[in-house]
Amino acid sequence: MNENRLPIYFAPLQGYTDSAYRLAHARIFGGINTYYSPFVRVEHGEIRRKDIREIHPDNNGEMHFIPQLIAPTPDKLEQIMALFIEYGYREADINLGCPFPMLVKRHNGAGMLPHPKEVEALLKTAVEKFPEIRFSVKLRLGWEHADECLALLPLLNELPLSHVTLHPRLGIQQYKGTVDWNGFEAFYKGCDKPLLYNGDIHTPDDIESIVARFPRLVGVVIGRGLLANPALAWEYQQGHPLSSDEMAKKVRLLHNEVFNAYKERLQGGDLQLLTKMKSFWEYLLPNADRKAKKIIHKTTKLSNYEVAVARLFAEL
Ligand SMILES: Cc1cc2nc3c(=O)[nH]c(=O)nc-3n(C[C@H](O)[C@H](O)[C@H](O)COP(=O)(O)O)c2cc1C
Repeated sequence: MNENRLPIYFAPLQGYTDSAYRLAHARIFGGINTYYSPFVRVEHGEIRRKDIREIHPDNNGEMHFIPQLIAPTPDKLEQIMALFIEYGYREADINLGCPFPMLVKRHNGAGMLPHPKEVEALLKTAVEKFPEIRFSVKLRLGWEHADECLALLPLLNELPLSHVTLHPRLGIQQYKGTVDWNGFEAFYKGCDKPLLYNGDIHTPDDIESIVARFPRLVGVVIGRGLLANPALAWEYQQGHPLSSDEMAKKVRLLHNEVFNAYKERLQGGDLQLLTKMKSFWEYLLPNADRKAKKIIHKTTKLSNYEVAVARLFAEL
């Protein structure tokens, strides 16, 4: 990896960056310093079996991988941490940014940002009860107000966190509207912890201009931009784009590896496999053959899917 370039972290995206995808991406495209799991949570008193399987070290290869958790209370955090520790992890990321209404109303993720005392109880429990773990935090500007993150700065600065990632949107924006550069700048100025930027990065130039504006950043976290162009991190690290032939070859490989992994793992038949593969294509190659993408999106038959994918690949 080029030492003059910032490390790129692959953002967690529930339903997209599962272990099959992460493994295939790391092997075929690379360029990533760290992969996160989508958040693990406690549901009806238990951690979902699927989430447990997803973070198992056997399913995460050799990559630098940090499991992420979301919890509304210290006891739930402790329950999840017990699993992370059982699996040998020494790093964990705490989600304070998820905007999904069902979770937010129980003060999970961005739903906790307007309640600094709850954030303090959660984070202090983490660092005090698990001193052997390097914790990081991923947050938004706030739920409704951009100064909610500023109110948390004294706490974040005081805790022994390995890094902080800020996505400069409000929870109420979900993933829409523009990112708030002034809001990011205000947090950047007051943050003493190693800070990573996250949000709406789609090209190596986007990374360069963010790094030029915020030279103290220690990395950038990219989600949808990497799903759209899985070579983005590699291209930034190398300083040039992947040739279109190489890209076509690698996307095929990525598709086939993910498809085969899902086929082996999923037990819900063709329809479940099809649903997963539709997600795979949702952000990928936004400029690829439109008709083929529409068929992929609409079809209820795996055979139609396979024809559409062959058509799409033929056009690459
Ligand atoms: C469908 C979806 C699922 C997501 N799941 C998670 C998650 O599990 N944990 C998390 O911290 N962020 C999650 N995010 C937020 C992303 O990690 C990232 O912060 C956000 O998409 C902004 O970055 P981007 O513009 O580079 O995609 C999710 C976003 C989307 C769109």
